Amino acid sequence: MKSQELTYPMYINGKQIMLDDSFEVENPATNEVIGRVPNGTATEARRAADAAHEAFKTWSKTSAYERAALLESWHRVIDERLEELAVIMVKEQGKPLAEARGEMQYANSFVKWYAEEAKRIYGESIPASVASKRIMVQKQPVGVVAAITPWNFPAAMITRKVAPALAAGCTVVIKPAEQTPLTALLLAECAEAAGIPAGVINVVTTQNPAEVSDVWMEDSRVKKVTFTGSTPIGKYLMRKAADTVKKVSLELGGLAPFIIAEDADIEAAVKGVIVSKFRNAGQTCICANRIFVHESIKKTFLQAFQQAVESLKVGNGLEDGTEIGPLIDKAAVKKVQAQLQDAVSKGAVIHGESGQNMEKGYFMKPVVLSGVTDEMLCMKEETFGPLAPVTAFNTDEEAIERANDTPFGLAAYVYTSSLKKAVTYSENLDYGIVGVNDSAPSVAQAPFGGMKESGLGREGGHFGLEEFLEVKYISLQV
Ligand SMILES: NC(=O)c1ccc[n+]([C@@H]2O[C@H](COP(=O)([O-])OP(=O)(O)OC[C@H]3O[C@@H](n4cnc5c(N)ncnc54)[C@H](O)[C@@H]3O)[C@@H](O)[C@H]2O)c1
Ligand SMILES: O=CCCC(=O)O
Repeated sequence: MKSQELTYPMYINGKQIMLDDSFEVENPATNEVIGRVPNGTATEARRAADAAHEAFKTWSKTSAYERAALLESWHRVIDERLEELAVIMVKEQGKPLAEARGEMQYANSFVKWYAEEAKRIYGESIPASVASKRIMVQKQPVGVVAAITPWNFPAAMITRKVAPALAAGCTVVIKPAEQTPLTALLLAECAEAAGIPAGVINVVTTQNPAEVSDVWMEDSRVKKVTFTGSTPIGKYLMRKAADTVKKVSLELGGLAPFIIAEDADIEAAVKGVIVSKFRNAGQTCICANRIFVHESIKKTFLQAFQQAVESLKVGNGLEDGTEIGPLIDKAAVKKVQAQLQDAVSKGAVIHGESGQNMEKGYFMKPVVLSGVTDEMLCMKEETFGPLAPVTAFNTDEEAIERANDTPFGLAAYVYTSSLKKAVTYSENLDYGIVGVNDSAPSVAQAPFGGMKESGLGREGGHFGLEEFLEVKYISLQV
């Protein structure tokens, strides 16, 4: 079904670019086409890289104070247009409006934080071995950055990369996910309105991601790739980046364990797991994927958890009271259904109503499963949907071993009232992020990222800025 079909231009070198070839952006809640964007090719990818390379010559020479002021201004414009950005995000991505507003605030917090941090890119002075020498260490921007982002957080995954890149003095070429290009284009419009010069931020929309990214990966002027998305594509980009030895940051998939120890506050654990599991309908890289609950409290926990899940309202993100929106597309629904069928065929039990589709859109009702074993698909591969598998454990050692038995290592959670258990779990879980009695750890000032096949590097905080800086050692003979 088509309605209000507008074409939104892509943004290269401060210019709005339209192409004859374009593709549709669909609302996953209604299946309506909400707009079209140009289907960029290798030609636009090259134009964008040319523009970013040219702009780098001047942007990298601006003072940290100038860059900070422009980032502050971008922050102000985004803040003024926050509601518009949140609504477009709901329409193309599906998350409930309250969550979209929350994502916009979260996204903008990176712009603010890095506006401030731009002024704190300090070097070092190191005592030399002889009196006639001085050793100085300076930080310099790496150069042009390629940023490739996913659909699940259409704004935050962009600002978490672009704000530190700009603060460091880098310029960027961005390829947003094909499902959610509109939020990205609106962010670029805000950057232009904020006075960020032409060529510093460029956005190429495309339905052929490899065609665009291959151009950037092969371009030796592009010095860094920063990617958020699935582990297989991350590995592909890492291999591609090797030929020109680019710096690489990867924020990849997760399989988060959510461990509820025998001494946990069950009410707090239920609240925590609801927030963690069902944020963005379960389509968050740090979503609880595997819920481990101590055998002694399993029955009480399951009862309270099921009751809380049943009260969650599924619907269009623009409707009042919606807590769970649609999944992004049909393939996402199929993946969750396949995991559900696999688990049930291997003996798992569904609690409450199972996850049927609605008439229109890619909806799934949240499902709780018990009697889950580690051999089931939902315990081995990222679900990215509202399926909550619960399994029991008997000792902390067992929970840690099973939680770590995966190639992923992004986020893990543990609920306990014992300080000793909190320390044991947080020190022994092989994860980049551990939430102890906390199911919402993401903030702009903290290092976000994964161990093992969940990624390389960190985003957020001063760690996130270092990813865009080269270290230069100057040895001065006086
Ligand atoms: N670790 C994190 O911070 C984090 C954050 C958000 C999402 N994720 C992960 O992202 C995944 C979901 O996102 P997705 O389905 O959009 O992932 P995806 O890997 O399919 O797509 C991510 C981006 O890569 C692009 N892409 C796809 N194929 C490509 C190719 N051959 N060459 C270059 N680019 C290509 C897509 O167009 C999109 O822009 C999940 O695994 C999730 O865990 C991780
Ligand atoms: O999906 C991954 C990003 C979510 C977050 O930043 O909390």
